[in-house]
Amino acid sequence: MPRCSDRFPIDSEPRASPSAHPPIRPSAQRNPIAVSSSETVVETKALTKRYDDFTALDALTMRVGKGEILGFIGPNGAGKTTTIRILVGLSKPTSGTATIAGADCLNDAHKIKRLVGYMPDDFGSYHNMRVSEYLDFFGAAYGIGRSHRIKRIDEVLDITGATYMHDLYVDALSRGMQQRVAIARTLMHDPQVLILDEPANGLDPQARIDMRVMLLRLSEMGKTLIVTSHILPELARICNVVAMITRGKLRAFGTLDEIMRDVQQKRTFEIMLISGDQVERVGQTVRRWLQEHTVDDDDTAVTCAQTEMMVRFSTHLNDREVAPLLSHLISQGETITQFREVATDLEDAFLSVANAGDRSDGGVADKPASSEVSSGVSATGADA
Ligand SMILES: Nc1ncnc2c1ncn2[C@@H]1O[C@H](COP(=O)(O)OP(=O)(O)OP(=O)(O)O)[C@@H](O)[C@H]1O
Repeated sequence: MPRCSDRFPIDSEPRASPSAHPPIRPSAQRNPIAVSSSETVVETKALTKRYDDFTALDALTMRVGKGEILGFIGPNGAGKTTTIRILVGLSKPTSGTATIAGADCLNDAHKIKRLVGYMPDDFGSYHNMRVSEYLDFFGAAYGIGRSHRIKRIDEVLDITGATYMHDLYVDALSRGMQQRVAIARTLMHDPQVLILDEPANGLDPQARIDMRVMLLRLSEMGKTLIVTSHILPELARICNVVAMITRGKLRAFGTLDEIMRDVQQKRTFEIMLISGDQVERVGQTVRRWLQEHTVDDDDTAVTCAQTEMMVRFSTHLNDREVAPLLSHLISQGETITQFREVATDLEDAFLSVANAGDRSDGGVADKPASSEVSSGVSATGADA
């Protein structure tokens, strides 16, 4: 499983400074209320969206403050796009409210359009259009006058480090260049809030670093950012606040440090095996052993990785308490190559929170959102 620190040396680049948030536990608690301490810009209250009998978004309550970068994390189908579509006025909630700078996302569509810049995942197709013409087109759509548009195009290209692209054709841009131009486009009408869907998707490592620097700069300018991403270490580098959502419910909210601190109350162990054939069997044995030796239901989550010949579990047990598990496995005739504690990172935190939330729903654990999240790990036993 990739680790944050494997890919991006700590302190080699600017990071978002965490703002003070009351810690909200990433536990099985149903729909924690997410509160930000700085001036509220984005706020949802019990936001719910149903499609017939299916609840895509379930009483989402959260606040995001001025200048904050919210990392909005969730697996496929969690409800991120549903939330975003409501925030930008493209979808009507079944119940609850969403406001941006006090404007109601449902009833103040005109104000919302001025307040929000939305960058969807898909850049779209624009033939025979230069970057300046592309930005001019969107500026006009926002009702910006011609002379102001010309000035503004230069400003947004400067902010996004894309001045040299002014005369290039849009359809000849690389993915990284397109993403810069797409952000420039969202800035044309100088919105307070930027909602960016997977801005780092498809970018090479250097372009990702450039993207991070750019998003941090926008935050320093006082913009409030909501950023979705499946690349969790990417978000860890830039977000002041993280919201984790699965099955339409908010499972955890807080600074990364707060979420990690809570998750780290449990320790994660990996059991490395000699053969992939052992994985399911050992997973079941570990699960049964944990059920017998712990009182906390949260302590019985076991994940198995067939290709990595690995079983992983998290527990509150201390060394003395967990050591007999190794003896037990050996007495069962299992060959163990390693039994070790592993450091917890954002991906583990996400999986831990998602699994705890799903168990509290009595449901099936969501599959991790991407190969980077899952790294071949799948839920097993009663978690599957
Ligand atoms: N128009 C619709 N009708 C019925 N169900 C829908 C509709 N739009 C979304 N859904 C369902 O709502 C759930 C949440 O979808 P949503 O697109 O918000 O997820 P997401 O977190 O953005 O996922 P992804 O990361 O794949 O984009 C999914 O189960 C989806 O199938």
